[in-house]
Amino acid sequence: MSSSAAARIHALDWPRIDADLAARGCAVTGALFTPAECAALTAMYDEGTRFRSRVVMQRHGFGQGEYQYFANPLPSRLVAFRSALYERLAPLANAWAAAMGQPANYPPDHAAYLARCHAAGQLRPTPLLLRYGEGDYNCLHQDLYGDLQFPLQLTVLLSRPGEDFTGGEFVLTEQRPRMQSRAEVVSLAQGEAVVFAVNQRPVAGTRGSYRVTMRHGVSRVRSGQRHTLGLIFHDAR
Ligand SMILES: O=C(O)CCC(=O)C(=O)O
Ligand SMILES: [Fe+2]
Repeated sequence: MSSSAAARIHALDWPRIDADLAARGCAVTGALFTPAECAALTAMYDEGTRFRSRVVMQRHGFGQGEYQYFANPLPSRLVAFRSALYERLAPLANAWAAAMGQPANYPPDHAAYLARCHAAGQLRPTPLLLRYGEGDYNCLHQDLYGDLQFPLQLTVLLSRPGEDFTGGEFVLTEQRPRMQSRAEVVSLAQGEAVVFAVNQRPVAGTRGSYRVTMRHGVSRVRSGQRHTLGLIFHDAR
C-alpha cells in the first residue's frame, strides 16, 4: 500500500462512506495509512520543531492529555492526503450547505479553500497530533477555529487498539432539536480514520430537513498510549 494519496483515497468504499455519513454524520474509512506510516507519524510527536504549538489539555479544561499543531511547511504526505480527501468531500459539503440553506460554494480544490481562509484572517495550519496516556480523555468539543469552517473532518487512529492501549474510544454526540442527545462510539483499527461532521449537519425529516449539532471526544484511556492524527480542512484564526 505505497500508492499515491489520491489513488488510495479513490480506492476507499465511497458509496458506503457516503451512506454512513448521510445516516449518522460519521463514517469509518477503512485502511488509510499503513502501520509503518502510523509509526512514522507517531514518532514525529517528539520532533518539536515540526509543530507551531503544544496544548496540555488539563490547563484549559479540555480533558487530559496533550496535542500539537503542525507548523508550516506541513509534511508533504499529509498535504497530499488532506487535499485528496478535500476534493472527494467538497461536493458533499456543498450538498449539506444547500440542505441547510447556507451558501454552497466550497471550491473543488483545497488550495482555493485555504486561500479563502487566509483572506478571512485564518492563517494558521490545523493538522494536529494527539497523545493520550493512561487516564487521559478528550472532552466533547468542536474544532471551529474561526468563521470559516469546512463541515467535515477526519481523525486517524495511529495506535493499535488492544495492544498499544485499551479504552480511549472515539465518541460522537448528536444534539437534535427539542430532543435528547444521541451518542455514537466509533471503533477504529490502526490506520483507519473516522470522517465526521465538524458542527451541524442536515437530517432528512418527514417535513423537509432539519439540523443536528455534533460534538466529538475520546473516552478515558484505560491503559497504554494512544496517538491520533486530526485532519481539519479550515485553517485557524
Ligand atoms: O483523539 C481522537 O480520537 C480525537 C481527536 C480530535 O479531537 C480531533 O481529531 O479533532
Ligand atoms: Fe477535535
